[in-house]
Amino acid sequence: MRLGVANNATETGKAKGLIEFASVTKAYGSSKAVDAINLKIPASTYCCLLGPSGCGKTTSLRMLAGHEIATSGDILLDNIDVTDLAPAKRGTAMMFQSYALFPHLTVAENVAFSLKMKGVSKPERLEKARTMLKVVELEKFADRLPSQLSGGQQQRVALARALITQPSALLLDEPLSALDPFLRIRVRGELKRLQKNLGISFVHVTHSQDEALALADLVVLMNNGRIEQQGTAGDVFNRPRTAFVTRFVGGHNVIDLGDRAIAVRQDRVSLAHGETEATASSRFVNVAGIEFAGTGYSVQVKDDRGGEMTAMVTEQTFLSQPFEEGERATLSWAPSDAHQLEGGAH
Ligand SMILES: Nc1ncnc2c1ncn2[C@@H]1O[C@H](COP(=O)(O)OP(=O)(O)OP(=O)(O)O)[C@@H](O)[C@H]1O
Repeated sequence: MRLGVANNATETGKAKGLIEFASVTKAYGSSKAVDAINLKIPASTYCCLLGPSGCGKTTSLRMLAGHEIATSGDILLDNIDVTDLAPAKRGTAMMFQSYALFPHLTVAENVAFSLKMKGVSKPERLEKARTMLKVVELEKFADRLPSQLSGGQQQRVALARALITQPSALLLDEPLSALDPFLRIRVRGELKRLQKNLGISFVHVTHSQDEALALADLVVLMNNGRIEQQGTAGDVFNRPRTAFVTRFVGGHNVIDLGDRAIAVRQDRVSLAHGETEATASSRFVNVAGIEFAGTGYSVQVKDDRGGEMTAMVTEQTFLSQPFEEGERATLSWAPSDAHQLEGGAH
């Protein structure tokens, strides 16, 4: 299945959705849900706001949508200051976590709903709704009720409903959380293609690092109301700036060297039986746990200072001489695989 419109708006120079947060803060009483963030999202970008629960992702999205008013700072969309504009005047459209469709309206009427609110005549709005349903490949379902559609189809109706206003930026709050894992992977591919074809920006809030790494041109990782790191998925995964980013994105060990901390990918550390040579790039450890991880084994180890690390060992290496819980081992890494972190191991 392939969603999208015929031409690629990025290539035809019609890219929209340049978003800027300039020192934007949202305070509730004395606590800051979002703390002076600066962020520039280029036009036609798939941006994922990522981070743990309560870090300020949804509040940032809601300020961009106009559903929350920033306490201070400015928000610009396509070079227009939208900080004080009403949601419907901003050029944004929001797709919510629970994409609740009106159960008594047909698919086409659901999609056309916002145009009805704007006073667009019935024939015109139904015509536009059908065009939008084509974009999400649901034109055959126009006259059905939402209850007669699958979860994934209902979600595409919600997408069409948001896109009918022709926004410069589509804002999505955990859009895949209600879908089963298989459908989630399929729909995320469709979202990405749709974004590229429309040439607008999508800003997608997620808890899931996998989702952000798979989808985003720009990953923005938030922590405690602030932006901890922003960059391409490859940048954030391979060059995490801090221990927080390293742990959140996963797949790496944070190794405390006393005066500084480094990150080393779990598939780049080696594990040997017993205590071998002590070097600046090795640690004596105890094997604390072993899990089969499909393509290999994930071996959890603990060093003598209590530092916990994981070594991904290939199936072949593991099975030739298996590790056992409680045994002494040596974990080592090539200095060229070590990545320096700012601000220590915690
Ligand atoms: N209306 C409100 N009044 C007071 N505090 C709020 C309000 N809305 C959000 N907060 C607080 O602001 C912080 C950020 O909330 P936000 O919903 O933006 O986080 P989030 O990263 O989207 O979290 P989640 O992933 O759990 O949805 C949280 O500590 C939250 O409790």
